[in-house]
Amino acid sequence: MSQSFDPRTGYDENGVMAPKAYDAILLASFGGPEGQDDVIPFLRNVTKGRGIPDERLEEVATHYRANGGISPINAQNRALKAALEAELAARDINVPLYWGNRNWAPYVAETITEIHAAGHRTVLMLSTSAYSGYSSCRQYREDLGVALRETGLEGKLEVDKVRQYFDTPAFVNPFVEGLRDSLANVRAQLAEAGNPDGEIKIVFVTHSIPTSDAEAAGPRDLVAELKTDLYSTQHLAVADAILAEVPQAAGLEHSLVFQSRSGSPHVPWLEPDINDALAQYKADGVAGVVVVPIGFVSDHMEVLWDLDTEAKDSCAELGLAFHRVPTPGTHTDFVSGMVDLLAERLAGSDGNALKAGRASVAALGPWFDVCRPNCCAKVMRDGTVKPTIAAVDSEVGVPEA
Ligand SMILES: CC1=C(CCC(=O)O)c2cc3nc(cc4[nH]c(cc5[nH]c(cc1n2)c(C)c5CCC(=O)O)c(CCC(=O)O)c4C)C(CCC(=O)O)=C3C
Ligand SMILES: [Fe+2]
Repeated sequence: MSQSFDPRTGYDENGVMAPKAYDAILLASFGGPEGQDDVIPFLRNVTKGRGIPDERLEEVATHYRANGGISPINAQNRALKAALEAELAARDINVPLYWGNRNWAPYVAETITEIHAAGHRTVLMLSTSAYSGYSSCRQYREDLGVALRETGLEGKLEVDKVRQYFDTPAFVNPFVEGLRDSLANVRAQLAEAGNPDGEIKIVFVTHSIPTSDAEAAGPRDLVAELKTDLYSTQHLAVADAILAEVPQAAGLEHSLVFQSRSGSPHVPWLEPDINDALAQYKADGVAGVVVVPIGFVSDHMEVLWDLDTEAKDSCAELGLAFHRVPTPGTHTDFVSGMVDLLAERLAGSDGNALKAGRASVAALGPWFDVCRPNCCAKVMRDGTVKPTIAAVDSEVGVPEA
């Protein structure tokens, strides 16, 4: 790790940022509705300016309606916040943790107002999203850029963020454990059905995104060297890192597929869709699948509906055995690894990071603390570019690298 931090910007040529004495931590997430009356306003927030057809919104509303209008994501974030606070306290890291969302209360703008009012001036953000990409990374940076502008806190409150963490053992380990358990589960289902040697396929799945967003993901110079887009490449790296730790998976086929496509049917998104892929596997002679939802950090609505309801139903209709691996949630490895991620950026009394880990289990990592110019950029439909944080091009007066 290079330690030649530019005294003007605070980071080095690899986008590694010098530890700082942050006085607050912000857990940033997506947010979700808490009752039937919230469902439509929430969906309007999510899709503002994005050209998602009304029929799609009505369809997605039924997923929430079936669960009392409540998304599980807020309760999951409250649990994650409590677990992170306990781990910070156990390590004597006395930095308060706040929570703010993109699409539902507590909104990021409210939370940063509260942080500033409490006297804090330097904030380190951790989001509930592990990969690069517009929806996964840049949009969280924009949420802060826009909120700082809206609240008049630009220049008064400094917000940095920890690196994307798809490649960390913290994120990968819970899936390793889950894959072992799910393989045993599907093997037992097949034995029960009188087909003990039936073929099992390991299906890694993530959120589909527009192919244009996938192609725009990541720093330009790095992307130019890849075989496929960076979003897919990072997911493939995670799949490999998981498989490397699961000897029971040796000899089994695996794939990367996509879920939860929305948008206009004329706009290309990453494929294949999981349900189409499952039908193909059946035709190929597969007897059962283990679904590994590596795109997500918790078992929220996209997991409970699109996988545990729809994909599971597809399997039932096709006659495929099915089991889904849990997401990291509040797994102890995930929680302590997220605190490692914060700690590598928090300066102790000696000015050094509390724990200079920068752990990574993939050749692609560790990821940048500070994003390169135009990383994951998306020009809005009205032609504007939103303000961001934690990027080379979000800092006035810093020349492009
Ligand atoms: C990459 C990615 C993640 C992973 C990264 C991360 O975790 O942030 C993610 C997470 C989530 N997506 C979620 C929900 C929704 N996403 C939508 C729409 C969209 N997602 C997109 C991408 C992603 N989404 C995209 C490109 C769109 C099209 C519109 C747009 O460009 O914005 C819509 C609109 C209706 C629809 O079309 O489905 C909904 C309701 C929830 C909450 C679940 C709950 O409530 O429990 C979560 C965690
Ligand atoms: Fe989404």
